[in-house]
Amino acid sequence: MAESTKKLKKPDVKIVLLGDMHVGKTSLLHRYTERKFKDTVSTVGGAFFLKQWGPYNISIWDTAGREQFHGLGSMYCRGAAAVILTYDTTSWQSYVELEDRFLSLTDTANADCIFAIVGNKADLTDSHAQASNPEGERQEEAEPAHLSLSSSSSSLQRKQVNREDAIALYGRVLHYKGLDEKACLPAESMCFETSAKTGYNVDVLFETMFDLVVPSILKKRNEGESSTVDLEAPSKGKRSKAGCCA
Ligand SMILES: Nc1nc2c(ncn2[C@@H]2O[C@H](COP(=O)(O)OP(=O)(O)OP(=O)(O)O)[C@@H](O)[C@H]2O)c(=O)[nH]1
Ligand SMILES: [Mg+2]
Repeated sequence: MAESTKKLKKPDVKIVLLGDMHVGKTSLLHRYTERKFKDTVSTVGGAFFLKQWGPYNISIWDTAGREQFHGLGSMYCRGAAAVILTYDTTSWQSYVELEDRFLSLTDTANADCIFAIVGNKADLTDSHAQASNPEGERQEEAEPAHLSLSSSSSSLQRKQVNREDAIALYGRVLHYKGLDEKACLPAESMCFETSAKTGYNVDVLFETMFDLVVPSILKKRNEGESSTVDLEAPSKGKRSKAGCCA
């Protein structure tokens, strides 16, 4: 076996995307990893993407928002260093669901887990369109192609969740976790409005999270956890070599 294949890198740390179905979790991850907005199908169970961030390996877990997969959520959150709670800025219900249905799933995450609150589909709301185009210039001329808003003004929707709502939720999340707001990262820097469709704020979101989980990796390393799996090390279990491929 070649030296490079003897040891498989295992992720140093885990980040989990949580939120109701249809809020755009998969689209956000696609936008970041593939640099495009493409058709999605509702996620079944969960899937992860491995990101090399400097010398670190970070796994980003995309989970299913559908109620039928709810039971899996706490499993995906086990040992997470960061959780991205995602809602759709045009759906108040998706915001309410974060607290009602998803927050308790994070009980299995690390005690020092970092939280971000993300309002996606910002391109659909008129306030985003105005912020991006304050002088009423034609969109195609005003912005680079990758940032242009392809929604026509007729498809704009009323924004149902404002940034202040996200900030208030962040405070309640810290309270739920029994954390002191003053000792935590400030809400202003942990609440994002994004658009997977236009790419607005997507890199900023993921890369802020990557930087923030690095201390958690270093802490884990100091505590002596191995960062590789040695395929040639003798198995401690009783399972025979040919018995199982899991
Ligand atoms: N306009 C707009 N549509 C979006 C955006 N993000 C996602 N969508 C659309 O919203 C729908 C749902 O997107 P997904 O990424 O599949 O949502 P999800 O949160 O992964 O849903 P589940 O896997 O069912 O939990 C799709 O039709 C996307 O094209 C966005 O930023 N803007
Ligand atoms: Mg999905």
